Amino acid sequence: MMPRGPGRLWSLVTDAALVAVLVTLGLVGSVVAYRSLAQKAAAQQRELLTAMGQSVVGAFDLQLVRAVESLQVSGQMFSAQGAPTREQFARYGASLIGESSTMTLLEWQPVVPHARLAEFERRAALEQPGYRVVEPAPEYQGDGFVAVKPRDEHVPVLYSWPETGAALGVDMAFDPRRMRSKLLARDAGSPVASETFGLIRRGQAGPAANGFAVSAPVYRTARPAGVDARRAELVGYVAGVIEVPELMREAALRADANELDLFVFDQDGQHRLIYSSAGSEPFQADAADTVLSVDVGGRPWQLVLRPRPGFVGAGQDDAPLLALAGGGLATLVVALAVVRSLVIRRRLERTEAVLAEDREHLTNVLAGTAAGTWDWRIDTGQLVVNERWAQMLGRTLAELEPFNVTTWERLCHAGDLIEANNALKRHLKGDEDRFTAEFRMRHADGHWVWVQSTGRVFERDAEGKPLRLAGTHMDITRRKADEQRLHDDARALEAANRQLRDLAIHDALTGAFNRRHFNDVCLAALAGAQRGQAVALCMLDVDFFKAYNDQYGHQAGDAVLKVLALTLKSGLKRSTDAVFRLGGEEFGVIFSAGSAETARQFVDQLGAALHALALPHSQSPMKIVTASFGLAWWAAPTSRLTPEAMYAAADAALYEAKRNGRDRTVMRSFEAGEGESASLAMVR
Ligand SMILES: Nc1nc2c(ncn2[C@@H]2O[C@H](COP(=O)(O)OP(=O)(O)OP(=O)(O)O)[C@@H](O)[C@H]2O)c(=O)[nH]1
Repeated sequence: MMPRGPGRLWSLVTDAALVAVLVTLGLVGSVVAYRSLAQKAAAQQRELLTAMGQSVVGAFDLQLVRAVESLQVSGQMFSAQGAPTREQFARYGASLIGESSTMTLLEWQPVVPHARLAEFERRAALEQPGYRVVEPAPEYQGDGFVAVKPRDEHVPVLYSWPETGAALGVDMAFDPRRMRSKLLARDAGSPVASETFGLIRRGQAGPAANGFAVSAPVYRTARPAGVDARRAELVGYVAGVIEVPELMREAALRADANELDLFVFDQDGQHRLIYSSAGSEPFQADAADTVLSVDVGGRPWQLVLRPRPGFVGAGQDDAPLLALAGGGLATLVVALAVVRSLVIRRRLERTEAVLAEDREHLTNVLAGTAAGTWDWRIDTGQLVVNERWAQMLGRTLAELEPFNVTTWERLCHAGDLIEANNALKRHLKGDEDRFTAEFRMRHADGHWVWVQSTGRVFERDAEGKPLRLAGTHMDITRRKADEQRLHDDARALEAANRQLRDLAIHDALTGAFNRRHFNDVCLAALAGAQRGQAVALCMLDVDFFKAYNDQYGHQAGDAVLKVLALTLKSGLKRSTDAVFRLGGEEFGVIFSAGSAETARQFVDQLGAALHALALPHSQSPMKIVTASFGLAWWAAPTSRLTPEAMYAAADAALYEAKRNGRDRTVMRSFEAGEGESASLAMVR
């Protein structure tokens, strides 16, 4: 049964809770999967970016290391051999720059005390006419040099390879930033890179290229030990000039090929952007950035790689989203399936409840009607009945086991089985909407129980062939008995009525029709006669009957009358002929006769039959009982002929027969219409 009231509400709440838990679990699972995959994807992307970053760094790091190493070797070589000459430096520079495309210039920058500056300029001018030690003017924009300011030491560029565009004569000591890396290199005894700045290129106007110099110290002796010795022994610097865009060219190409933007910062002192592959856009830190640190000739640089929208690793971001969407969708599908199954379950529960109510209702109805039930599977012959079915026959279901359709046939009256089967066939064929039959079934104590069986097919196969039918059995024995009694009573009543009717039209003594019925029969005879048939009425009266009664007694007289009536009846020829007792000892016979002669012969036969009886009558001159006959015959009676007229005509003829001596027949014949065509004819 479907829960009602609070129970139903509770059931709805638990169902809703189940769906909510499923949805929550599904969504939480999806989010967890999303986060896990997203983290994994982010880690993979970081790994990928790091690997790419290393590839990008590798694009310049090796060259840079080579350049620094070359400068280191250069510094050591000049320390061992002494300061280079112009030719030496040109040769050396040509081979070094040729090997390394990282450095755009290689310079020899001797340290010149101020006191020897003039001497230095004079000597240099011998080699390089017009050589002067200068420094950029304050308003320097690629050109504009002024005489060098007096300071303790000058570090002018003496030689350069190549010389074109080189900052020959420029005293690097003018700029403390430039000098910082040189002094560090001097003290360390190894090359040190400067920070980046606008490169000074003499003879080249326009914006200065962004670059830096790696300076390697050159001492008077090879490898002086300790800072003081290095400071005392220092004679100058071999400096390699490196342009940042040139250094980053290959790295930027690699970054670009991988859809990455590259930013380079110099981290020494202030965090300064020295290169950007993204043009002049101001740099804003981003969560997707991958940061790598690189040592550039002793300076800490920082490379920032930022994935662009088309980054090769970006596609991996789809997996978490797909997991989230797939998980959400799966949760939705599962939730819908659960809701659907819950809805179906509810519908089933409702249907079951309705069925249970129907079943209860049906059980009550059946209990009220005391009907037996049956359910017959036609294909298997299996018949299922209820206990009441068996009780009706004074039996139990257990007694009837094994039970099937032959059990019914065995218990059914053989005389009713055929009609019951015929009714069944009519229903199965579809001729009748339901099966109804009444038959007798054998009760356990031997008597017959009348059963009314009603049912109908309720299951058919795909072709409409009946598979199962079910119905009820009602005990109608009492009704049948009532019907039989009614039937018997009706028959008795009918018989009584018939008797009454007979009595009403028959004479009680002789059994002949009485005078009352005479008119009806006459009219019927006339109705037939008017279709062209002739009609005859014969009246007869026992002769000397008073005397007979007197002689033999009234009862004997009655007996004569009975015998006479029988004799007359047995003489009749047709079913329409009839004998009447018209009064006392007077009788009438209506009969058909095609001709007057036939009519006369018929009456003669009646008279002869009476004679043949030879009933003794001592008081009659004939000594036997005789009668006088008056016969009237109409060849073609018209509608004007009435029973009274017929009676009168026959009576008149009888009168004549009496008058003429009795024991005879007088005949009147009417050949056409009612007009008498033949006068009295004495027959005997
Ligand atoms: N036994 C008996 N006699 C009857 C019955 N009905 C009438 N009769 C008698 O029939 C007699 C008729 O007598 P009548 O009319 O004088 O005629 P009849 O003696 O036969 O003389 P005719 O007819 O002239 O030959 C009467 O004595 C009646 O009593 C009856 O039902 N039974």
